Amino acid sequence: MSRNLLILGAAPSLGELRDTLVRLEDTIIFALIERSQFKQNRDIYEAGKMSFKDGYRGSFVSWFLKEVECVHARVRRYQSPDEYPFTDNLPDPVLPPLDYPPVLVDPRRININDEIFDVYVNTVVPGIATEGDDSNYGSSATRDIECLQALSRRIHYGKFVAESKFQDPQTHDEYVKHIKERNRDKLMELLTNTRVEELLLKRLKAKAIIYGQDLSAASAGANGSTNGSGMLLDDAAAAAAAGSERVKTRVDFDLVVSLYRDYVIPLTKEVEVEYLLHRLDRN
Ligand SMILES: O=C(O)C(=O)C[C@]1(C(=O)O)C=C[C@@H](O)C=C1
Repeated sequence: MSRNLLILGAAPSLGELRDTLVRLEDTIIFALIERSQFKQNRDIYEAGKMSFKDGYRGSFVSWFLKEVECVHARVRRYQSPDEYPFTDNLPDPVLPPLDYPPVLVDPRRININDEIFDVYVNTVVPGIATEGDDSNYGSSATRDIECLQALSRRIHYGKFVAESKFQDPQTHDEYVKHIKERNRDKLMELLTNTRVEELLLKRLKAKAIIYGQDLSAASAGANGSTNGSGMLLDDAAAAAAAGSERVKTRVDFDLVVSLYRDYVIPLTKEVEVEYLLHRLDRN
């Protein structure tokens, strides 16, 4: 069941927060698969490649992000403490504010979306989409925004995870000590759970293989012919379940794993450390 922050209450457990992170893996993998259908369309990320009637000088994606975020701000998306915009000067909501349980200290202070945007455009897109231009600018940018929003939500969730670790009576005093000494390395060490990271990467690979399969080709095989790799539906399911390397997927599963290993997890941890360093500022 999907449980948002209004339902989870003032002290979500680490288990509940990790359930949300697991669910966001699905959102991110599907968003990447959707974006990978289109070519890289590099022009949409470059300022000055398109002219805007209103005189806007940034890239098409930046313009589109701003437009989307204006609408989302109006329906109070960015009042939720797990949602952070990529653009600023957004309009006020048309709806009255919601009463979010006060889980975080200074929830709006950290926003690393500039860094996420940079990694996405310069590393993720070249990895998941083939080079070239297919003119599908609107479709590509729509998928980009979905990917960016999901990645941003996942990474900023680190604030909640950090708060829950800080509250844990077993480690509370140690966190307080490292925070007072402003010891980033010790905080990083204390919040790192290598076993959880290893399991996550394994699960992610299995998911990327399973969700990334083109089963329409396999069903065509079931109707008489076989798909490109000669697999029928049952074979495809078995191969995916076994994490088989011979499955051809719509998104490169190794790339999804390296995206998490090299960026998503490290950036989440960066958010956790940043959050903790200021955890005692207001008590
Ligand atoms: O689950 C946690 O404990 C987290 O802090 C989240 C997370 C992650 O990004 O997935 C980050 C650090 C830990 O080493 C394990 C996992």
